Order: sequence, then structure tokens, then C-alpha cells
Amino acid sequence: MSEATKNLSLSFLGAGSMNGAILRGIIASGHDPQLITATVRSDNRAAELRELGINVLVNEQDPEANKKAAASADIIFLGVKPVGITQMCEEISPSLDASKVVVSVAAAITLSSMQAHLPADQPVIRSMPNTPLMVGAGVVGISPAASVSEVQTKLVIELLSGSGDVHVIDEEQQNALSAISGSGPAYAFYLAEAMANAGVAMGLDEKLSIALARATVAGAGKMLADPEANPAALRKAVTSPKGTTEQAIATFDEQGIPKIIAAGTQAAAARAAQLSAELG
Ligand SMILES: NC(=O)C1=CN([C@@H]2O[C@H](COP(=O)(O)OP(=O)(O)OC[C@H]3O[C@@H](n4cnc5c(N)ncnc54)[C@H](O)[C@@H]3O)[C@@H](O)[C@H]2O)C=CC1
Ligand SMILES: O=C(O)[C@@H]1CCC=N1
Repeated sequence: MSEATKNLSLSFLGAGSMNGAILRGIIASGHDPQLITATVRSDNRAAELRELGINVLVNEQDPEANKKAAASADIIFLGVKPVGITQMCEEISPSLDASKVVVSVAAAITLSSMQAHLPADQPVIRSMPNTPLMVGAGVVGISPAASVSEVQTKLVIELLSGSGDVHVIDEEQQNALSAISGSGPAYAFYLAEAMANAGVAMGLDEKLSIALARATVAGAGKMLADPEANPAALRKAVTSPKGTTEQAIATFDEQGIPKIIAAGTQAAAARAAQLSAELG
């Protein structure tokens, strides 16, 4: 990490699941927790975050919390629900200037809708992260507005690269990326849940079945983490000709699992488009 990136002050406004995962990943990658401020709505999440050594401001106790956190930061991550993003842009606008970069992690909220609620030419990035950033194995798609300088984009990429892969993409691709990598961890957990339930249906003890499914999906994920890994090749290496796996995969194909997965991801992208239309 460059000195410039190491010295960045960061604020996470709305430190729930996603912003919490990003800040944990950034701390694990070596960023000084004292340079990090998080805001939360109420006190019940604050203690857990303070244990990380970061500064935590509670909105219910200090209505200026978000403004103060934005004023003290070089990079400001907006981590509230999509419906709250433009209001938050307005709230923090008095604390902003062109040296600061606002990064939204919200699904569906467009650069233009944020720009309409931020000072003119405010550097702003639309991003779509995922929660495995917290364990250094995340994916983030970022789409910087024209107002973001190359240097600022590089700093954000370097900051996030410590906890995952960063892809710079056209904003038009954000909903598709979100349907694959933003929501994707849930699909992997869903697979693990379904495998565990299937094991129980075949007579395995529930605890054992969950342990088998958990370790198997995690182990397969570790193998896939190799940048050279090819999912189809790894699958074939498990699938002995005329063996047991072949029967499982043939059944999955017959029952249309690939089509079902395509339909699910399309539904996720369509929901993002619908939210964009509703929320701007
Ligand atoms: N959960 C995920 O895996 C992903 C979530 N996202 C995006 O992240 C955003 C947040 O989602 P989650 O983290 O899942 O939700 P969450 O509900 O866990 O986090 C939102 C947090 O913001 C806090 N908050 C709300 N209003 C606030 C305010 N005015 N001031 C300070 N804090 C405030 C809430 O108390 C909550 O802790 C959404 O826009 C979502 O689209 C994006 C990618 C993945
Ligand atoms: O479910 C959601 O809307 C968010 C965006 C991607 C993952 N979680």
C-alpha cells in the first residue's frame, strides 16, 4: 500500500453489514483503525465497532454525526439502504469539497441521482462490493463519475485491493455485476444450506451435515480463489466417468439448475433496474 493510501482518513456512514465488512477488510489489510470513523444510527452496534479501535459516532446521540464524519475524511463510504442515499448526500454536502471522494455502496442508486444531491462536480463513485471483503476475498465493481480524478480513482482501487478484486466498469454494467458478485455470496450460502438439508434428508445428523456442507463449500471456494482456477475444470476433476458425481451433475442439468441460476440472477438485475426507476 502506498504512503498516500495508508494515510487516507476514511469514514463509513451507516456501518451495517456492508460498510462493516469493508472497514473490517481494510483494517485487516493494514490500514490504521485510528484513521477510520464509522457512524451508526443507534448505540447497539457501536460497542462492537469500537472494539476495532475505530472512532464511532452515533447519529441518535449527535445529529451532526454524519456531517462531522464526512468533514474529517478523504474518502466517505455511504452504506445506508438505497432509499436513504440521496438524503445522506444532501445531509453531508456542507462538509464536502473536491478533495474528498464519496463512494456509494448502494445497489441501484445512479451517479446522476447522487450528483443531483451533491455539490457540483463533487467526486463520486458508484460501487458494488460484497461481504467477503471482510475476509480479504471480496469483489468490488466501481464506476467513477467524470468528476473523479485518475489519482483519486487509483487511491480507491489501492485501498480496496487489499481486501479483494477491484474492477472498474461502466455504470450500465453495475446491475449485472450486482446480480453476480454483490448478491453472489448469498447464492453460495444458499447452496450450502440446500446441501446440508439434503444430507439430513438422507439420514445424516443435522450438525454433521451442516459441518460437511460448510467445509465443502468453503474448501471449494478456496480452490476457486486461485486466479488461474477454472470452475468447469475443477468440477470435471471431481467428476469420475461413470461415477457418483456424474449422476448428480446429470440430474442437476436435467432439472434445469443452470437455467434456474440464470433466471435468479436476471431477477436480481431486474430488481435493481426497478429500484433505480423508483429511487432515481
Ligand atoms: N449486505 C450486502 O451484502 C450488500 C449490501 N450492499 C448495499 O449496502 C447498503 C447497506 O446494506 P446493508 O449493509 O446490508 O444494510 P444494514 O441495514 O446492515 O446497514 C445499514 C446501516 O446504516 C445505518 N443507518 C441508517 N441510517 C443512518 C443514518 N442516517 N446515519 C447513520 N447510520 C444510519 C443502519 O442503522 C444500519 O446499521 C445498501 O444500500 C445495499 O444495497 C451492497 C452490496 C452487498
Ligand atoms: O440485496 C441487496 O439488495 C444488496 C445488494 C447486493 C447484495 N445485497
